[in-house]
Amino acid sequence: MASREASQAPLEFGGPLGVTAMLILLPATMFHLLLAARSGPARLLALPAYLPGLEELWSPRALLLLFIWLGLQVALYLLPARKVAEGLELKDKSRLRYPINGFQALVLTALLVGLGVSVGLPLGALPGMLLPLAFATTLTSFIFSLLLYAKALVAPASALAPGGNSGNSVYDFFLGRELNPRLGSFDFKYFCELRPGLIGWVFINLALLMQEAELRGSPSLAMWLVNGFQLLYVGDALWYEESVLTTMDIIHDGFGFMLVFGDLAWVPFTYSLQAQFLLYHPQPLGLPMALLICLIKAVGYYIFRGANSQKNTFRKNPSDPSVAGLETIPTATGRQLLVSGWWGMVRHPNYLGDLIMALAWSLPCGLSHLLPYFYLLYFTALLVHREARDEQQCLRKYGRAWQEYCKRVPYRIIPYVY
Ligand SMILES: NC(=O)C1=CN([C@@H]2O[C@H](COP(=O)(O)OP(=O)(O)OC[C@H]3O[C@@H](n4cnc5c(N)ncnc54)[C@H](OP(=O)(O)O)[C@@H]3O)[C@@H](O)[C@H]2O)C=CC1
Ligand SMILES: CC(C)CCC[C@@H](C)[C@H]1CC=C2C3=C(CC[C@@]21C)[C@@]1(C)CC[C@H](O)C(C)(C)[C@@H]1CC3
Repeated sequence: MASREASQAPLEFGGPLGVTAMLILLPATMFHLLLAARSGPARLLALPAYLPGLEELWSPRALLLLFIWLGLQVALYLLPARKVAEGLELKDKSRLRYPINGFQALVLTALLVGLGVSVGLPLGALPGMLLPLAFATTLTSFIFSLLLYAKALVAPASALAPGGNSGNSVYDFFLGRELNPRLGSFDFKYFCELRPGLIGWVFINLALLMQEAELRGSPSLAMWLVNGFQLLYVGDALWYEESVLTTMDIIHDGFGFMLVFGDLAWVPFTYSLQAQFLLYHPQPLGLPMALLICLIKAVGYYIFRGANSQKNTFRKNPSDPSVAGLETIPTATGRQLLVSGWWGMVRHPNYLGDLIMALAWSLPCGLSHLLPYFYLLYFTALLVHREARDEQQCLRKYGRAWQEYCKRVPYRIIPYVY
C-alpha cells in the first residue's frame, strides 16, 4: 500500500506564502473586474472608486439561483450519456469512467432557458445580479474546497494528487489533495471543469446581450461577435469533451480551491468581462474591422482545434490514417512524441491558437481601454506558467527523448519568438 507521508514534489505557485496571497488576490481581482467593467472610466489599473457594502454583495436570491443552477447541471450530468469514456490509467492501475454528455447538457440548458424566457423568465435581470452571484459563488467555493480537503484526509494514499500532499494545510487546500474526488460515480472535478462555470459563462454573455438589446434597441455588432466567439469556444469544449480527460488538470492536479474557484467563479465572472464591458461602454465596430476580427478568430480556432485533435487522435490511435504519416520520437515509456505536423511547429501549438482566439475576443471592444484585454494578459501569463509546469513533467516522464524533442522543436509557443 502507498504511504500517506507528505510527498516530496517541488512546491509550485510560490509555496504556502504564494498560495496564501492567491487565496486573497484571485477573488479580489474578480470583484475588481466586475466593478471596473460597470464604472465610467473602466480602468484596469486603478483602484475601484468605491467598495460595495455587504448589503450589495449578500443576497439570498443570488445564493438560491446559484444552487438551482448547480442542481440543474448535476441533473443534466446524471442523464444517460451517448458514450462513457475511460480516463488514463491511475497509480493503482485502475481507470475511471466518465459520461460524455456535456454538449447535450448545453443544448438542454439552452432549451430550458429558452422556454423560461418565453414564459417571462427575466434573463435580462442577470447582469444586475452579477455582484451578489459572484459573492455567493466565492463563498460556496471556499466551503466546497474545505469539504474536499476534509474528504481527502480519509482518502487512501493512492487517491492523492502528486502535488497537493505537501503537509502544509493551506498549500494543500489551494492545490487540492485528492486527484479525482468522487461520490459514487459522480466525479466532482470533471463535472466542475466543464459544466456549471463554462455553460454559465455562455448564459451570462447572453443575458448581457439581451440587456443591451433592451437598453439600446438591438445588440451591437461587437456584442454579437463576443457572444458568438465565446459560444463557439464553449460548444467546442463540450463537443470534444473527452479530450479534457488528458489535460493536466484531470491527470495531474488535485481538486482544491484553485480549480474549484477557477471553474465555478473565475471562468463565468471574469471570462464574460468583454461582454460586461460592452454593455456599459458601447463600442462602434465597422463591417471591415468585424470581418478582420472574424478572420483572426478563424485562424486561432484552426490552429487550436487542429493541434488538440492531432494530439488526441495520435494518443488514442497512433496508426489512425490522419496521423500515421507524422514523424515521431520514441520514448522509454513506449509512448511516442510527435515532431512534425502541428507539434513540429512549436511545442505548444494549441496554446498559440488559444491566444490568437483570446485576441479576437478583445478586439471588438476597441482600443480605448485596457480592461477588455485583461483576459489576453492573464491568459498569456497562465499559459506561459502552464507550459513551464508541463515541460518539467514531460522532462521527468520522457528524459532524453524530451530533450531531443526540445532540440528538434526549439520554440515553445510562438515560432521564432518564444
Ligand atoms: N481557456 C482557458 O482558461 C484554458 C485553456 N486551456 C487549453 O486547454 C488545452 C489543453 O491544455 P493542457 O492541458 O495545458 O496541455 P496540452 O493539451 O498541451 O497537453 C500537454 C501534454 O501533451 C503531451 N505532449 C506534449 N508534446 C507532445 C508531442 N510532441 N507529441 C505528443 N504528445 C505531446 C504530453 O502528455 P502525454 O505525453 O502524457 O500525452 C503533455 O504533457 C489547450 O488548448 C489550452 O490552450 C488550458 C488552460 C486554461
Ligand atoms: C484562477 C486560477 C489562477 C487558475 C484557474 C484556472 C482555470 C480557470 C483553468 C485551468 C484549466 C482550464 C481549462 C479550461 C477552462 C479554464 C480552466 C478551468 C477549458 C475547460 C476551457 C475550454 C477548452 O476547450 C478546454 C481545453 C476544454 C479547457 C481545459 C482547461
